Amino acid sequence: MNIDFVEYPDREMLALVLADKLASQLGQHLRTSDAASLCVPGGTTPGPVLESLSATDLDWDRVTVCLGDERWVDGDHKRSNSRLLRRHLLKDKAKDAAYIDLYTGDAEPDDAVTTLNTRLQPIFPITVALLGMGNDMHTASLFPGADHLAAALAPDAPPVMAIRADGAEEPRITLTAPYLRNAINLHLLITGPEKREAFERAQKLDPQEAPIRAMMDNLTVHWAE
Ligand SMILES: O=C1O[C@H](COP(=O)(O)O)[C@@H](O)[C@H](O)[C@H]1O
Repeated sequence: MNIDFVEYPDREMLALVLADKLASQLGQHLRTSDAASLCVPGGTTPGPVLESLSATDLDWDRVTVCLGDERWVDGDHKRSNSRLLRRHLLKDKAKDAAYIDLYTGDAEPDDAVTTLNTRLQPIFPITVALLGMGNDMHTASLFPGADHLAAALAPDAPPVMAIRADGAEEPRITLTAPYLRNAINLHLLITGPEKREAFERAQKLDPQEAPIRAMMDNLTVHWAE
């Protein structure tokens, strides 16, 4: 395990400093490469970080953005992670970024896997990946007890898989552990005492019980109360 745990005085400071860090890693990559990729989480936590990031100066027209996972609902559904991105990231200075939407409109996420694996191929290795985590220690849609968790954690997993779990309200599509973990820069954003305690517990567990454990080889954690 190689974990750098950064604690911030409050969530506002976390959002500003983390957005600046992500932008500077993307910018640094763009100094020597034509293109960069940014993978971000959905859920309730990342809004302020995404908001700050959208206002940051960067050659956004050379950046491709994707989510680490998507809930299989229409893009205007209140649980859509894409909806969060459109509201908080893909606007202002970041409006010129390319976006690979994981929701294809197919009836089931399983029907979209082949298409998405092809579409996503050019973004790997991800330049900057920001992960989230639930209190149950899931990250992206790698949930404890999910139907295909072992395959999604395996080193030979394809880039994306369809996944279903009791802890998830709807079927999901998720980037798999090797493609997230192999990001050039890997960060985790968590807030509140419950998630801090869950992260500490996960360090002693197996990835099958605590999927976030599969990301701890070279991870920077950003936490505020
Ligand atoms: O369902 C999801 O949960 C995690 C954590 O979300 P949060 O609401 O606790 O911040 C998120 O990272 C993931 O993208 C999302 O689909």
